[in-house]
Amino acid sequence: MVKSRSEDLGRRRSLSDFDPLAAALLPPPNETPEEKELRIRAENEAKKISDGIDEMLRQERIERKKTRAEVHVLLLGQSESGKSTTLKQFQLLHTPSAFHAERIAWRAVIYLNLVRSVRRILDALSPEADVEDHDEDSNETASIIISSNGRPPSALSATRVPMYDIYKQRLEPLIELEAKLTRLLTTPDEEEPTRLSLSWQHSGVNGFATTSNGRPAPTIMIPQSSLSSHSQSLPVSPTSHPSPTRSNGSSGSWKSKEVAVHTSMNWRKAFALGGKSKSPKSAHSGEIEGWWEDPDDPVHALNACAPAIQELWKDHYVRQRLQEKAIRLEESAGFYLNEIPRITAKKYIPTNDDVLKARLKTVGVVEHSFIIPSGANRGVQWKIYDVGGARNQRHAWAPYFSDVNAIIFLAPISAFDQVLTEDHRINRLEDSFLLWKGVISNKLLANVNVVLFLNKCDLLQAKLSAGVRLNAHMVSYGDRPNDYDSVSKYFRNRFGAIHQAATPNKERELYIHLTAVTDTRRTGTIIADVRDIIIRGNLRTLKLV
Ligand SMILES: Nc1nc2c(ncn2[C@@H]2O[C@H](COP(=O)(O)OP(=O)(O)OP(=O)(O)O)[C@@H](O)[C@H]2O)c(=O)[nH]1
Ligand SMILES: [Mg+2]
Repeated sequence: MVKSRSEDLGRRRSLSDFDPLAAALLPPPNETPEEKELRIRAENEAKKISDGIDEMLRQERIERKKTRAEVHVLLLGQSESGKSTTLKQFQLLHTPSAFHAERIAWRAVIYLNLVRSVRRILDALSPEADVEDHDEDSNETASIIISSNGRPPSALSATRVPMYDIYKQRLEPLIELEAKLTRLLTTPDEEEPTRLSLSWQHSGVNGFATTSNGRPAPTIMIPQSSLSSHSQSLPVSPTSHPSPTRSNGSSGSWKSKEVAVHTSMNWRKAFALGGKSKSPKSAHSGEIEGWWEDPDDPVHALNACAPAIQELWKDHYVRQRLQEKAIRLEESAGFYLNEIPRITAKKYIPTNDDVLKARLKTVGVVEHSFIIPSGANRGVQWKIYDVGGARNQRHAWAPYFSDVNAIIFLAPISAFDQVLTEDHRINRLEDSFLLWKGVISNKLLANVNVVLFLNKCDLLQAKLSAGVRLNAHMVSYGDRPNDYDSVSKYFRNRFGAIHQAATPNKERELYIHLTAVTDTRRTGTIIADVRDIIIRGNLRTLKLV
């Protein structure tokens, strides 16, 4: 409808009284019909341009939203599958300076892993140990191997180690050291009380202490052997800590108890400082230095025991006994036994590799956030959740299912001849198959991107080369060749087929990688790939591309 000139004038007056800008935008008071037509055409043209700009801005906003998106990734898999190691690789790749700064604090864990390996050997040599081995209550994390008949190897052909009593005597200070390391790792000034593995079952929802968002508070467990010949739960605070009992001639059982330690920075700081807040820092790296001048630092006891540890580990009777009992320390913390002089050196600083191989059992859920500063995915905020994989930890996973974008599921395929630590009747690989099926058939996770890491390929390769036969433990493998290529292909197909059959989302692509997540170079490349897959999949899900 065309307004009359007097209407325009009236409006102009009343508006101009209040809004000079509106008045300036009004048509001229004496506009002719031709002028009006020209003006409207120009206005339409201007509107088109303006709409174009608006659309451009909208697209830009979407782009910005995309690059500012948060990606939540959940690491899943059974205990010792390599989840925490994968998380460490993410940290090493994206926040390397923080990773380096923390290396020194991992000394405690590495020492504890080493001390426990030594004690495990001594227990295996003990004449009394045979009857107590493979106790179902044990929480020991060193590999428990089953023979092809499905039973733990017999201990009947027990090799006697002539030096056993001497080793035991020379290595006795390690008992006290173990207690000391435990105390250092569980400082009394933790924000929340440190709990024993039994007591946390009474706190929070489902046995976990909970954070404000109702999710379990992060804690980690240090696998812990009994300090005395009585297998008691270990205390974790100095006030309740019992004095370590001296070995009484029998080595006692290797029943392990576990101590919960919070994943907050506190335990790391406490150990980095060796309990002394005035330890100097290196001018270059910012890492703590000078602990070796502290006579109370654990390195001194370890250093003094180093020759005995080395003799023990090199003793061929010892190796034979371990073989008889099918204890493969090289698959767990035994890695450090090959590096005694370096690791027990007074000025030892853990390398990246040492940290990656340090074993701390996760309890609850640990979160790591980072932002990728450059490249195609810059600005994306990543949150990686690392969960405890032991059976009694798995109920803590579900609260995370509703808002994850991707899952990295780890299955340690070298474990085909091992049983679960928490239930010696269950083959680890069978457990992984079941767990995998449970995860990928979960409806809450139907639209989540799934990446499968068939992990510990280095150990698989070594095991197959050593002549361990897959078909002795997995009848379904039949008489296929027992080489790495055939075996890894078989596992790829088995996990792929389970996914195909059980996924509620038949469109979902499955990405499978053969991994050894302790290998930084290989894992770095895989992580970069996985990051792209997850981002692409995430954008597809959001229908933004
Ligand atoms: N050789 C080798 N060792 C590995 C590999 N992946 C993990 N490990 C080691 O296996 C042990 C267990 O790994 P973690 O990452 O702690 O296992 P996890 O899945 O976090 O276990 P939980 O915390 O109990 O759920 C550690 O000592 C790792 O260094 C691998 O690919 N090759
Ligand atoms: Mg873990």
